[in-house]
This record gives sequence, C-alpha cells and structure tokens, in this order.
Amino acid sequence: MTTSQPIVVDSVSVSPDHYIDGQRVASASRFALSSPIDQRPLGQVAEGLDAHVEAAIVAAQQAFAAWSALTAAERKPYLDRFAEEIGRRADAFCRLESNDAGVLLSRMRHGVVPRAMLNITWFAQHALTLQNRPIETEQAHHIVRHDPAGVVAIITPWNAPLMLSTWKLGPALAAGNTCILKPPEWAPLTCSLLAEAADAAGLPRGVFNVVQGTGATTGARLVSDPRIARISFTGSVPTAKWIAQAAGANLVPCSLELGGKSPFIVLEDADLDNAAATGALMYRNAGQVCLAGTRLLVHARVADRFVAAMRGYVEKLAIGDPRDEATEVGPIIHPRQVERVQGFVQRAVAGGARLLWGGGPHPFGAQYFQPTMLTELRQDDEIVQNEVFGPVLTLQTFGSDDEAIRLANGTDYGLGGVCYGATEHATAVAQRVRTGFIWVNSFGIRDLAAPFGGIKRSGIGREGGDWSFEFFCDIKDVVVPKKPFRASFSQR
Ligand SMILES: NC(=O)C1=CN([C@@H]2O[C@H](COP(=O)(O)OP(=O)(O)OC[C@H]3O[C@@H](n4cnc5c(N)ncnc54)[C@H](O)[C@@H]3O)[C@@H](O)[C@H]2O)C=CC1
Ligand SMILES: O=Cc1ccc(S(=O)(=O)O)cc1
Repeated sequence: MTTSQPIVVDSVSVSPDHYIDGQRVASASRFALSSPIDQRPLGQVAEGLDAHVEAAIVAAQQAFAAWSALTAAERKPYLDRFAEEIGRRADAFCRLESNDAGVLLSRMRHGVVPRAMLNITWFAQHALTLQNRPIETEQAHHIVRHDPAGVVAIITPWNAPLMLSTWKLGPALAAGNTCILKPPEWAPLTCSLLAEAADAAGLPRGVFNVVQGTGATTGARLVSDPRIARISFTGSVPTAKWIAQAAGANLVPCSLELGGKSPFIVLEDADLDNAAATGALMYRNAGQVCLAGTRLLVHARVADRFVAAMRGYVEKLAIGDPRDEATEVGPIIHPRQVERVQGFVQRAVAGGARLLWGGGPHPFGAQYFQPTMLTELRQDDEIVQNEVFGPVLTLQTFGSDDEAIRLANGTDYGLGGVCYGATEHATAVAQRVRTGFIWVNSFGIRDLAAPFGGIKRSGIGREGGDWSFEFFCDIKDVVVPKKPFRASFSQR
C-alpha cells in the first residue's frame, strides 16, 4: 500500500502512517483526529491492524540481535544524534503537540522539547555506568550485568505524548532493547515526528517502530503478545488493570505510571502568597497533569487568607489558544473529557459542595473550562476520591498535622504531593505522606536520576535513573569465585 499524504498543521507536515522496520506503512483503516483548540479536523491517522502489530514485532525482534550486541558506548552516538534530530525539528514538535494535545506552545519550546532531548541523551550517558558495578566479597567477584530484555512495548497517554514517550524510549533504547511505541490516539502527531527524527539519526531499521491506533484494538493486541519482553505504560487505572492482566498471562514485567489525587498541604506557618502562586499552577495544561496537587488541604486558621491570595492569582490566569504566547491555560483534550469534567463538578455541587470559583465552560471555546475550586466536602465525596484530570481542585481544611496527614493519605492514590510550611515543619509532614514523591515549598523540580512513580492505585514501579534500567534490563549476576572451588556436599 502506498504511503499517505502528510497531515499539515500550522505549516508543519507529518506522516499519519505507522513507522515499521524503517519504512512508513499506511493502513486501510484510519481514525479521525481533530484539534482541541477549535475542534477543526486535522486529518486521518493510520489504525494499527493485526498485520501492522505483527510486522512491528517481527522487525523489532530481527533488529534486536544487532542493536543488543552493541555496547552502551556504541549505542550512545546513535542516541545523541536522535536527540539532535529532535532539536532540529523543535519548532515542528512544538506546533504539532500544541495543535493535537493543546499543550502551550511556550511550554513546548522552553520545557518539553529540551526535556525530550535530555530524556534521550541523559539515559544514553547513564547507560555507560551500568556495566561496571562489580560486587566484591571475600568469596567471589560478582559481575552484575544489565542485559537488554528484548522487544519493549511503550504505551503513552495524550496529556504529554512527546515527554512521556521519550522518557521511556531513552532508557529502553540505551539499554539495548528495540521498541514499539503505541502513541495516544487523541494526540499521535509528535510520536510520528519522533520516527522521522530517529530515521534521520540513522537508527538501524526495526530498532524504533511506531504503530498508531486506538487502545482497545492496536494497544491491546500489542501488549497481549508473548514476544514482548517489557510493557511500559503511562495512563489510566482501568487500562492499567487490563494491561496488567494481559502481561500476567504471559508473565511479562510491566511498569505502570497511573493517575493521582495528590494532596497540596498548606501548613499554618506557610508563606501563603508563595503557596497560593503555586496553587494556581495546578491549572497548568488545564489540570491534565498526573502529578498536580489537586486536593488543597489548608490549615483552618489561614484558609481565608490563602483562598483570597489564590483567587488573586487564578483571576489573572490567561485562558485561551495555546499557540498564543500569553496563554497560561489551554483547552481540554476532547469533548468527552469536557463532559466528564463538567459531570464531576455538577455531581459535587448537587451533593452539597460549594464553588469558590469557576464551575463551568469558559467562553473562549467549546473545549475550555474555567479554573474551578470546590469546598465544603467530605473525604468520601466522589470529587475528593477520584482523579478529574481537568482544571478542578478541591479545598478542605484541617486543624492539626495529624489531621492533614490523615486527609492527605485518605485516598486510594499515592502519586505525588506538595507541602508548604516552615521548612523543617513541612519536611517532617511531607515525610509522613504516603506517595511516590512530594515537593516541599516547591513544585515540579525534577531530576532524571531521581525515582518517579506512585504507590497504591497510582502505579507499580519507578522510572528514572537506575530504576529505568532495572526495569528495561535483564539483570544477571555472574559469580566468579576468588579461591579455587571444589564441590562438596557439606558446603554451606
Ligand atoms: N503517572 C503518570 O506519569 C501519568 C499518568 N497519566 C494518567 O493517564 C490518564 C490519561 O490518559 P488517557 O489517555 O485517558 O489514559 P488511557 O489509559 O485511556 O490511555 C493511555 C494509553 O493506553 C492506550 N490503551 C487504552 N486501552 C488499552 C489497552 N486495552 N491495551 C493497550 N493500550 C491501551 C491508549 O490508546 C493510550 O495510548 C490519566 O488518568 C492520568 O492520570 C497521565 C500522564 C502521566
Ligand atoms: O502528567 C504526567 C507527567 C508530567 C510530568 C512528568 S515530569 O515531572 O516532567 O517527569 C511526569 C509525568
């Protein structure tokens, strides 16, 4: 089948086809893509059928022999070139993701594209440290090897497709695996451009493959295949449960980075203005950020002052077209998500919650929603317990540290958290919150060497630094005795 006409978005062209074994592959079946900015149609994207998934697995298996045989040092120049080719296309990446996912163009430029490049180069560099970690004991010399696992399936969500795909691809490829990326169907374009960058960088064919398609068909087929050695998934809890079952059927390790309902604690001794400014940041990406602190827990004695300060910041937020440099909050990804967000708010209000601000659609357009804050809530309310994944926060008050921690830990999620207060006090409270990470008097400080991931319903496993490689590698201990070994049944 001949390749398809490119999709052209804001003068940027990108292929809507798969990328398998170094070739663009069209599909007889396609799905429609539209922009969250203004609901205009962007084009038709290839839907991965069984034959495409099969071809990608075969290509990745064939490429594995040569790619895995290279040393990390030999793979590094390929990956550095891959990052360079991403950088060369920076403007195109920014425009595509702003148009298909609704991410701010300014954030793409200053945050996401540099981070995507670092996701590739940092892990290529870190891989060099893996093969030289002997363990010496009196008895033996242990050579601890990090061997590539095989063909890796990478499944990513729509809220940060470029960042999250490269966050997985970087370590997976640096470890010597070959990869099949299944991009999010609501925002598939930057993943397609990644294939172009990989191609230009000269990554050997089959090392990196992209199979577009919906989750229930293409994604499900991919993760159910026993030839897949690892599944790395970021997305929702229901999908994670499905994937974990498919992985379990084949005994394939899977890494699951899921949603959150992270507490944002404001202690009585907090710098309230700073805390309020950070609070307003939780509306970034229209609240479609897994790690946002969406449950404001504020000491009762400072709650009024905190709310007044935060209201001041929220009222100034510029809501609009994400391509406009001045915009701070863009659209919600899909009409279905807008409905979902509105439903959460309506049910909360019907159940007795009070709106502090927002609560409905924003006049800028059909997929824009007002930054919203609800209060007068019970801990078991739906809106307190469930991830909205939209610009909707809740506010509860507390009277003691113990109560703050009880509320903070009182959901099934455990991804992140934020704690504002006098540094020593806030640090002590933060350490009692049961999550995978928590920021003290700050938000969003990240280092690729640090572990990232959640507990409870927020996921299984950690990404970042050594943790990524522990997942993507088969770790092997080669034990070489220091003294001549002689078999004996009495040996301990
Ligand atoms: N912990 C983290 O780092 C992050 C978590 N998320 C979570 O992701 C969710 C939003 O993303 P969505 O795209 O709505 O999630 P989703 O779970 O519906 O989809 C995520 C990806 O999984 C694919 N998929 C769906 N069903 C599948 C199946 N049966 N087999 C294989 N693949 C399948 C989709 O096509 C998509 O590529 C939110 O709940 C959010 O919290 C989002 C970003 C980061
Ligand atoms: O929404 C998911 C998400 C967003 C950001 C990051 S990171 O902190 O930049 O690594 C991870 C996951």
